[in-house]
Amino acid sequence: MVDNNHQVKHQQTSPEWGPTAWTHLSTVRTQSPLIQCITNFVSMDLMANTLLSAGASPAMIHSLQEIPDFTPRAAALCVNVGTLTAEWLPAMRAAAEAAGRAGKPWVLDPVAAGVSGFRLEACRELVGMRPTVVRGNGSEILALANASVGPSKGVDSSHESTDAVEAAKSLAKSSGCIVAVSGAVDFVTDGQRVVGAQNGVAMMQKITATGCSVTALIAAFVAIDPLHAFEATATALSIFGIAGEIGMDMAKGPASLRVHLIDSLYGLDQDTVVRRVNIISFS
Ligand SMILES: Nc1ncnc2c1ncn2[C@@H]1O[C@H](COP(=O)(O)OP(=O)(O)O)[C@@H](O)[C@H]1O
Ligand SMILES: Cc1ncsc1CCOP(=O)(O)O
Ligand SMILES: [Mg+2]
Repeated sequence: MVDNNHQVKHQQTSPEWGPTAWTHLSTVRTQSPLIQCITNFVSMDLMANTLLSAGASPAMIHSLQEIPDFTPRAAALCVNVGTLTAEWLPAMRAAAEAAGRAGKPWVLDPVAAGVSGFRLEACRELVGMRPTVVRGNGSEILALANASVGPSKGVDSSHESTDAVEAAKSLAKSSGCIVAVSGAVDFVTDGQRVVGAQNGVAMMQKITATGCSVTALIAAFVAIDPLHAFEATATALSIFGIAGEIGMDMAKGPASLRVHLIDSLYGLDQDTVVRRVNIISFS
């Protein structure tokens, strides 16, 4: 499907993605799903504001003691290992278990999965607990799929998303999760099907926590359409990308893009979503 020059072949567009994306966004706005986020210290603010501007209700609640009461009440859970320590891991495990028991979808962001053995093992254990969706950048998905600690820039990717499509497919097959790999094209796969969301702007990489935030947005979209997690993941990625595209028209650099992205997500209307969603199927 992807050749050595990263040319993606056999593309197919579907006219249904725009209306589906609008249905997902408008349902998040009307249902305002409660999303529990166990996330890193860097992303808490942007993640919560992304969820709020999309219409969801974020709660950054991570203490082990609160999970039995709180996690079953959330519509979905987002687990992000960005500033992982041994002290935080039990809460991540317990929340994943509680979400699974309550039949609630949960989403994993394996930030910097390949930077250390500790982090890689933790991420692999969490993947083994069967998240609904795993969303990472190219380097993270490659590290997870190959179970390899390797030379890495840290939380930023040193790979294109196209480099990790086969790894994403194999991880999806072995784990039973939907796997999304973000980048210039955001690929989503269930191990068989592959779609690519082609929205967004490169400047989004220059804002810390955009990846974390789109993972949380995926949790909100999956919360309101849990039986179609593959589609909800693709539309969340596309919608976030469109907010970035529109935000970029008003931005002077990363700091103002951060603000305009949130404003644009808040203001998206049906016509804009249907017109701008750019999701392509690869077969
Ligand atoms: N070159 C690019 N062009 C367009 N959008 C991009 C590009 N790189 C990243 N993005 C977008 O930025 C967001 C964060 O993705 P990414 O940078 O891959 O994640 P992470 O921050 O976890 O490394 C996603 O919405 C993705 O689509
Ligand atoms: C900079 C940094 N360091 C640890 S977590 C984190 C945020 C990473 O956010 P993202 O993966 O969305 O860029
Ligand atoms: Mg990330």
